[in-house]
Amino acid sequence: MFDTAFLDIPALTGAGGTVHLPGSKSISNRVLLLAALSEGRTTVHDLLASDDTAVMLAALRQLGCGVDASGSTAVITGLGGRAVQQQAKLYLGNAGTAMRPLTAALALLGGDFELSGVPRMHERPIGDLVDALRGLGCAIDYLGEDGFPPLHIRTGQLVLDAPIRVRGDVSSQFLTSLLLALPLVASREISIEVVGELISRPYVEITLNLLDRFGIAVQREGWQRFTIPAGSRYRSPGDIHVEGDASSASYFIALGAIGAWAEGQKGIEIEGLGEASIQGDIHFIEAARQMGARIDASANSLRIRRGAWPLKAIALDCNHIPDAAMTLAVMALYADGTSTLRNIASWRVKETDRIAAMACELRKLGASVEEGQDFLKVTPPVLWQTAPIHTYDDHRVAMCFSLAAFNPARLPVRILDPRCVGKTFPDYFETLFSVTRTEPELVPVICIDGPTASGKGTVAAVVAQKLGYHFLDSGAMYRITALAATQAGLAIGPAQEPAIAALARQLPVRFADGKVFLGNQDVTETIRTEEAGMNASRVSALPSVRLALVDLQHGFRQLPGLVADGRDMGTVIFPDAALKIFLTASARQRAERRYKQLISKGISATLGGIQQDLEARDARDMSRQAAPLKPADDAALLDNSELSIEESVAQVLKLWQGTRPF
Ligand SMILES: Nc1ncnc2c1ncn2[C@@H]1O[C@H](COP(=O)(O)OP(=O)(O)OP(=O)(O)O)[C@@H](O)[C@H]1O
Ligand SMILES: Nc1ccn([C@H]2C[C@H](O)[C@@H](COP(=O)(O)O)O2)c(=O)n1
Repeated sequence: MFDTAFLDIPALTGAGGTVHLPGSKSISNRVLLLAALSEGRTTVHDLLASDDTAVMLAALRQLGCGVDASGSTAVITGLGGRAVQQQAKLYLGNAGTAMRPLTAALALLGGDFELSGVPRMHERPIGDLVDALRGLGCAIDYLGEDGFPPLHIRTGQLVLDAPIRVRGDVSSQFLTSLLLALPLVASREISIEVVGELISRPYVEITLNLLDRFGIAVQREGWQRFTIPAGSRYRSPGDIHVEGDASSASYFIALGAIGAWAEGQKGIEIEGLGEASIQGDIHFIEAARQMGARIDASANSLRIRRGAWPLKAIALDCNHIPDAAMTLAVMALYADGTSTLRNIASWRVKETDRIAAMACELRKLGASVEEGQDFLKVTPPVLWQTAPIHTYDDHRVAMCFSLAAFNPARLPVRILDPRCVGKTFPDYFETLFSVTRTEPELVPVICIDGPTASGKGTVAAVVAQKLGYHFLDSGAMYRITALAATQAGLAIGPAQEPAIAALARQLPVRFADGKVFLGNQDVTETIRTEEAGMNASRVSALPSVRLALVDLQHGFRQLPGLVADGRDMGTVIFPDAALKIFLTASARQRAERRYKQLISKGISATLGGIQQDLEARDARDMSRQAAPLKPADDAALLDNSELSIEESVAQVLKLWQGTRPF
């Protein structure tokens, strides 16, 4: 997951490859609750691992449920219809799929419970569900504003002889919550009557489908009346698989429609989700087709390519695909006219007011947008612009706007707070970058060159981490080459230059989990000695060795960007880098830093000896014929003798920001 303050997505120019989606959020949290209410053990496979499922799992544990979760599998030992813990304070983050069903289940089970969440959760309405439950005799108090969480639930006196009435026109989650929970008390037949037009019906269909898998056969008369038969009891299916998330699929379906265009390309393939899906958002494929996407669908997979281009503008009632419809709003940026998305009032009470949020952010890109209480009209930009995209702690806003990176103006897009995708798709951006392409020159590079122990590596690594960029420690390439040459019995010098260059061309180097491998050998520490540094300096003076390592270094230039440290990053390897820094410090300062570094690792050294070695290494690196150490003509000079690491990083980030169009 990108745990950075913002993520700059470079302009993207193509898409293709296979996507494995995380499990559906709606199915995951429903299945977890049903498994918890059932007797016995349920093994849930392909469970979504995200913020919303994490809060549900934590709540179930607190209630006394057996939860053994690892990766995408969870074994739930159910409560068998009673809360083992009669008292608990449950924190449910911003997960509506946890807050609403747990409210219903706990109110019916009875006990003493407090349910709360993030501030936005306390602005999301729950009054209609509470009213319905109070009508049954449940004891629920508001701890804050009436109609909204946090809630206090106590044991009430249930009266179940009349049909339960619940509004269906604000959120279908109220009906879902009652349907999931009422079998707990269904010693006699219980009916629910929906007041108003039921919205988001496909989500209710998921609920009915999953209830059936857990032994509850709900009878339904249209979308107005639902009956739970007398004597209904949850029965664990033993094992259950969660399908890929259809709402998450929408971003990759859109990606195929926008970015997968070259002849002969296979386009975007989505595995684990297809036409047989029980999720309503699978109908997004029909909307995408209307806009021009070419989609081949099988029961369990989808293949998407660009068809019409520009996309065709649409006018659509989106009530049946409320979450995925947000993706259409961004696809509309690439359409041949104005697109209208209607019947989307439920967007206003989601993670944020999504109509307002989408309108505001689309306008930042140059689109003309008209918003109404329950509609959005989007006209593509005449002149594309870029700006930081505010994401409102809403995962879907963040994911949708990544698609704006295909803009024809080739402008990068800045997504603020990218970690909000953790709600449903923690690895969204990694997945996006694995199936998108751009021109190499559009992938930004920051070069930090400078003499030994000036702090290049330290500063470059922190800058890379803060920007979510890749990191190239080019010195490590020379250190590893020198080590490989020594291990092969080659003397480091001009006589063995061809043989060492041949080794360098095939260097089996791998960087993983903060470690460096030469073949299967962990050489992380071995290449860090002063002797290894000297050998690297010698090997780096051989021109054909330098040439042999060029492709390897270019290979690090990958989405979303690169920070590279070394001696010739800005002068030779990445001459088109957007920012070049030449980082220096006095020889004395550098010797002291290296001395402390070595001593802290338990390596004995003297300050004088280190300063001598370091000056000798600088002299060799600066005087060699091939790619000598020197500032690039367009480099910014930064002397950090008197700066801390944090101050050095801040300076680099400030210079970087100065190069960005945001
Ligand atoms: N202001 C500073 N900026 C960067 N590093 C500093 C600073 N002050 C102390 N250091 C320390 O200096 C030491 C040397 O830093 P680092 O290894 O990053 O240098 P380098 O330039 O990459 O060296 P080399 O070229 O030998 O690989 C580290 O232990 C680092 O923590
Ligand atoms: N781009 C580079 C990086 C490194 N070298 C050489 C010169 C250095 O003395 C040696 C070790 O580098 P370090 O790990 O200390 O940064 O490798 C180079 O020539 N060009």
